[in-house]
Amino acid sequence: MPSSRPPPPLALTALDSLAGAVLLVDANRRVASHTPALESLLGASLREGTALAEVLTPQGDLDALLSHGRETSARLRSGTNTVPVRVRAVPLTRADRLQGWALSFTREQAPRDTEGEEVFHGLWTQDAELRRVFRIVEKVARTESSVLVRGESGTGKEHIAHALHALSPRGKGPFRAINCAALPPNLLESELFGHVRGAFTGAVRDSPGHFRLAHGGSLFLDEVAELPLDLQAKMLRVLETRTVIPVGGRAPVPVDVRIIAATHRALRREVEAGRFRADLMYRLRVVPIFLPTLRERRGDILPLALRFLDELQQRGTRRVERIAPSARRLLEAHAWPGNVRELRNVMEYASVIGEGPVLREADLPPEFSEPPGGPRLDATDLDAEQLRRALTQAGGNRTEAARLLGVSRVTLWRRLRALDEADE
Ligand SMILES: Nc1ncnc2c1ncn2[C@@H]1O[C@H](COP(=O)(O)OP(=O)(O)OP(=O)(O)O)[C@@H](O)[C@H]1O
Repeated sequence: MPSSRPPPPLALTALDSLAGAVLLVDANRRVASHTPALESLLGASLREGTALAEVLTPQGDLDALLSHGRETSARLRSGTNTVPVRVRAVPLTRADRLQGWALSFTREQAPRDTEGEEVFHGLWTQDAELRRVFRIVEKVARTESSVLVRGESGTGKEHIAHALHALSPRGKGPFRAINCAALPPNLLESELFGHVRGAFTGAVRDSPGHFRLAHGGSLFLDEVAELPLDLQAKMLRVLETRTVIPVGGRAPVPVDVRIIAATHRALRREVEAGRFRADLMYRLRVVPIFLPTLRERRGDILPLALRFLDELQQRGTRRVERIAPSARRLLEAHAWPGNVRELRNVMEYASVIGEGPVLREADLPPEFSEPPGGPRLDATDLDAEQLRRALTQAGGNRTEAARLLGVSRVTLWRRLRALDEADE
């Protein structure tokens, strides 16, 4: 009984008053102590030394929860008591050494509504976390705040950017998108800021650039972490002065543009590594929005697969009525480094390759019949061997290789370039 136990140390009482339900775990991920509020939330206490994995099942996985610091849905349990919670982990370090984590909990407000599905600006989900993101998008859209969308390739960043624009007072104005990873720096500069005639060889006429073309609307800067440092400085100037100076020009031109940026990287880490300006990061990420990966919302995999099969059927390919259990298991266990884009490509592949009303294991692309190589965390973790295999399979066609891997062409191109550099 909680009442028969000795009173908690003063530090825990303070933590209890300041932060409510908190669980402290050591560097070995074992329970060290917890606040009385956690005990009330769970209706039981947790024994010191119990492995965290035994008492907490987060959506996604424990590693992700402990590393990314965002609030996640989870189930907390002790014996037969299980409570749906929202949890956030803060690493505890002393003299640069990890001592453990503090996990702070609140009760999940509504019971997890797995039945509720939603289509939001072309994005389908029944996942509570992603639906929460949609609600944030609706709120932020009404403001002028800069938004940074963070998510892996294929999680729907561009759709979210478009939704932010469409729902904003600028919705009737232009929406321009530019991928900062897709162009060499000098071209990127003139694409962004425009150029005047004669600014460089081939500049036969003035060009307005994306900033001016987005005047009165929104500009989506995809893969913003790839922006070279000198262009970051120019970008900051534009955002601060609200004017652009075209390449080769002198006169600043006023621009009224809302910036929506996206990246698959942790910008903070790019700042720490000296690759991204801190002042620009603060300017861009007034409201950060995190898109969960497909593997963090496994409940979406099969319904999305069926939706894509339906869509394909309407375009006249094979009619699939159901997915065989063995194929279902493979789809659900896959790491989906290319997220929803990859899932759609896999469904397209399967509907072309297989026959009959049942989608079978053998209809799935080769990577599903290979021994699993462990979960991949990022599309850019593609190794040289995977790239080589995909390129061979695609007969050297990069677009097709990217399609097979379920990543964008840009991701493939960047990865190939990185591997080339590593070879040098
Ligand atoms: N929840 C979803 N429901 C339906 N389709 C989705 C969903 N999420 C992504 N997609 C589809 O996946 C593809 C990738 O989406 P989008 O281009 O928005 O992703 P992204 O994160 O911007 O990718 P990248 O960073 O590789 O450019 C699109 O074809 C989109 O329609």
